[in-house]
Amino acid sequence: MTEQQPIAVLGGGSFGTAIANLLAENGHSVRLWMRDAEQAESIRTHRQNPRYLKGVTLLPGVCPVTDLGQTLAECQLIFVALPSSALRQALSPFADHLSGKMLVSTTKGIEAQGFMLMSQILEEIAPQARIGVISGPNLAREVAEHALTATVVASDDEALCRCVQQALHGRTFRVYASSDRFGVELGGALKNVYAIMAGMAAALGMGENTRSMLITRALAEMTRFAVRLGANPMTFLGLAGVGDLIVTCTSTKSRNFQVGHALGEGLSLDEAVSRLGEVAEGVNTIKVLKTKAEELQVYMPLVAGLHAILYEGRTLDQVIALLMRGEPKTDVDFISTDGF
Ligand SMILES: NC(=O)c1ccc[n+]([C@@H]2O[C@H](COP(=O)([O-])OP(=O)(O)OC[C@H]3O[C@@H](n4cnc5c(N)ncnc54)[C@H](O)[C@@H]3O)[C@@H](O)[C@H]2O)c1
Ligand SMILES: O=P(O)(O)OC[C@H](O)CO
Repeated sequence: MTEQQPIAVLGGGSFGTAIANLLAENGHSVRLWMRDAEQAESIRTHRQNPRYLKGVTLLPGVCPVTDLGQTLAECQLIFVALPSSALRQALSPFADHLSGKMLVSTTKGIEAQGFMLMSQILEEIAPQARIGVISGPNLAREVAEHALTATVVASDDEALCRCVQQALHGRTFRVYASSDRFGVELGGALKNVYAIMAGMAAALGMGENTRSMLITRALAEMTRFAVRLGANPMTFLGLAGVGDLIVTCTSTKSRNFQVGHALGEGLSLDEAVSRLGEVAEGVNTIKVLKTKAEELQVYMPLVAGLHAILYEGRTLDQVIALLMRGEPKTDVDFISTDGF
């Protein structure tokens, strides 16, 4: 990739906008692709994306565009910041444009059919592309407002990792490299589910002991699941594991946390999601995860409990009682123990 070549960011939501601005800050010319022509025109004129990142000014280097084919043709490095429900459908028609390109997913979701992570979908759509992911404790608003932040770029393509580091690494944003693409990406998707629970607990007025218990046992549960699928357990002790789990389970800026909080206030799932008006990937991930955990026979009591509340008509009180009444378990060997 040459210095002059533009970089593409696909998705005009909060994360796409934040990443586009970071790249522009580093001197890159950025094509921020969005499907909505009116939104693109408004951003071009006002340099703001008020629906998703109110108050953040987009730098002159960020150019909002709506022609996806042309954007993909112009750029070698392409960040994908689309919701998981949209990624396949948006990119499949452009498979021909993706050969040899560096495609970096920022999307933290799982496709139900085949339990596919987003980078695996990209690989399927574009077998000749070079694939990576970024994930970590990266709340879009904080990234955009220059809170000191770190992320992980993961790929078995070392040159791609270096290229992403050069493009994104800056004054307020550190980029670490990893070769565990699967673990890094899975961590980002799994933590959303536990953030919904943390939001519920907060709405019920539960304290810091509860939150800490939840985060710690969530880490055990997600690591156990990930290791069963072949991820490196050490990844879950890093930024893309426990790092992202902590931020999402403790910040009211997290949309998954907000959905959980609304549920804890007594709203239905539909009401909670529509009040949010943005993507909360955990709502779909919980279904996919429950099915996969059963198939693999991995014990995931927190996942089963949340699923029972959201989709099986159980009350929060019933599920909490069930979880707390379980047999006492061993604490230390958290990957192989089978309990909450
Ligand atoms: N917001 C964050 O803090 C953050 C941080 C890291 C990763 N992520 C991940 O990034 C992904 C995107 O999240 P976001 O926060 O930007 O979401 P968002 O809700 O802020 O925005 C989603 C954007 O995608 C667009 N979109 C929806 N369907 C589309 C389609 N079919 N084709 C084209 N565009 C479509 C919407 O118009 C909107 O612009 C999610 O998987 C999320 O988990 C988000
Ligand atoms: O707002 P959320 O819950 O989608 O979380 C955003 C990021 O994934 C935090 O790293």
